[in-house]
Amino acid sequence: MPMSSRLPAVFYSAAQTRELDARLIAGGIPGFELMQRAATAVWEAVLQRWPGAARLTVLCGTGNNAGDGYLVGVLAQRAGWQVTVYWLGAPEQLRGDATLAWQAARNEGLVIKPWCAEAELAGVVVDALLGTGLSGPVRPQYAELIEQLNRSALPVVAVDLPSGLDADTGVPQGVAVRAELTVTFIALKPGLLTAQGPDHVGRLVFATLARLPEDVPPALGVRLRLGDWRDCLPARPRAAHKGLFGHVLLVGGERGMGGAIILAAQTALRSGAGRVSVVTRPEHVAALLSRCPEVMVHGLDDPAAMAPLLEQASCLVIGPGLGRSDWARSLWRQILASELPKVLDADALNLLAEAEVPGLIGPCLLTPHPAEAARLLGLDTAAVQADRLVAVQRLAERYASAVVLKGVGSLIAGPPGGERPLALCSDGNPGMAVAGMGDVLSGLAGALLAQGLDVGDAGRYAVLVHALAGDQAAQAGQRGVLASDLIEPIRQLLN
Ligand SMILES: NC(=O)C1=CN([C@@H]2O[C@H](COP(=O)(O)OP(=O)(O)OC[C@H]3O[C@@H](n4cnc5c(N)ncnc54)[C@H](O)[C@@H]3O)[C@@H](O)[C@H]2O)[C@@H](O)CC1
Ligand SMILES: [K+]
Repeated sequence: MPMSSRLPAVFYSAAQTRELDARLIAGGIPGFELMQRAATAVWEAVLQRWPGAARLTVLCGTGNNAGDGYLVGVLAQRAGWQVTVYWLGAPEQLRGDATLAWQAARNEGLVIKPWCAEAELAGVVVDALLGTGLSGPVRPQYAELIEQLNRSALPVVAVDLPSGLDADTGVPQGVAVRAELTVTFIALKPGLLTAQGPDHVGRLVFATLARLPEDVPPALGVRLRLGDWRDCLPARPRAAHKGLFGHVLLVGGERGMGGAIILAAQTALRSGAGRVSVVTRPEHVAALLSRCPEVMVHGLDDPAAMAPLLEQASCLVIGPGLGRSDWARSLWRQILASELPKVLDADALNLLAEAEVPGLIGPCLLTPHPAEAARLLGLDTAAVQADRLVAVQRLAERYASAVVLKGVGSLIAGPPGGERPLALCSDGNPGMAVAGMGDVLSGLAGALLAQGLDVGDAGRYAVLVHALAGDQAAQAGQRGVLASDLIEPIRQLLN
């Protein structure tokens, strides 16, 4: 059985993971055996990452996470490493398998001491304080130790998850360990991949521990993977003509914001749309044409002149550089009255948040970042980030649309009524936190709509391709990546 493998395609909540655990045990694998496998996976990961460290400090709490920690200590000591275990709470609080693990550590002659503020942390630190059993804010003594550990700059391997991190939301419950490496077991938990999770997790290793039973509870969602999207775009027959690949009309680019619509239009062209039209301010026509002469560009100061263009399009994108002027509002109202599939981004979302009736016509894809999502939900940004999984699903319900909630671990939900599970994108990198990235995403999503994907698939596939293109663009370094650097990798990925 492989002890560790690539990240799985689905993720489960902490409660579901406990259920999976219980089913494995009911299915005949003793809990202590699982604990030993967990410890072995952590130890192998430590050896691979820090082969010559020779010194290990293990920090144990009072649950089964601590049990894993004690057994890692045993393996390290057997390998000749100098091991010290510090515990919080009291070993008497241990139960069941964790007690067995503690006894195994004592029998092995490990140095096991209660933690105090003067305790010396050294070598590689194993964080086995809190796992999926965390409930409520981290208690003061734990918080003190976690803060000492984070200040120490020692290399930390987190057992199952960084202590203090909420496995479901990716939000620290007061404080959370910042690990260099996390070895997680049995199931992938969404909090490892979204919100603040990735900043605490470091490199993520997954260890299956055992083959899951057939009748597992349904996963909370899926992780987006490129291999699942092969052939989702129509083949291009030899006798193809541009009419087969749709006509996307992009609307935006208020005065002073022409770059956004240029980026979106250029990406739509490079993403395979048959035809691309743009409605923007006349000031931007020359710049747009000089950058991409393939675009049919309409410089309109009079929004009413857009009506005949809507007749010719097969899908719409509104938002890049749109602004909120009367010009923008008038264009926005016309787009929202159209039944064509559409992408709403940036100020198109802010206008939607201000609108009294949220009713949308036709299939819609909304692509908010957390602040836009907060406006749409009437919350503040912190409330959205406190539970991104809930926020994206509420938005999808509220607007009866497919929704991309941007930010690390982008989430895609909806449209409601479809069978598609919640999706999470674990690719991408902080180099993408620059202006223009959203415009590229909306242009890409628009081109996918033009080629026949529905709003749900367009959202999912666009987010994945955008993230992978961002990773390619960041190969030369995350600082200084331009949104336009993604366009060529997007083209490669789509082909
Ligand atoms: N057989 C099993 O159940 C397996 C469990 N595994 C490990 O067990 C972990 C889950 O174990 P548990 O359910 O015992 O839970 P944990 O070990 O995560 O934590 C529970 C303990 O932490 C304390 N605690 C809870 N919230 C706290 C807070 N806010 N501040 C301070 N202390 C708090 C509780 O009083 C309890 O003693 C997993 O994360 C994984 O590491 C693995 O060994 C695989 C097998
Ligand atoms: K932990």
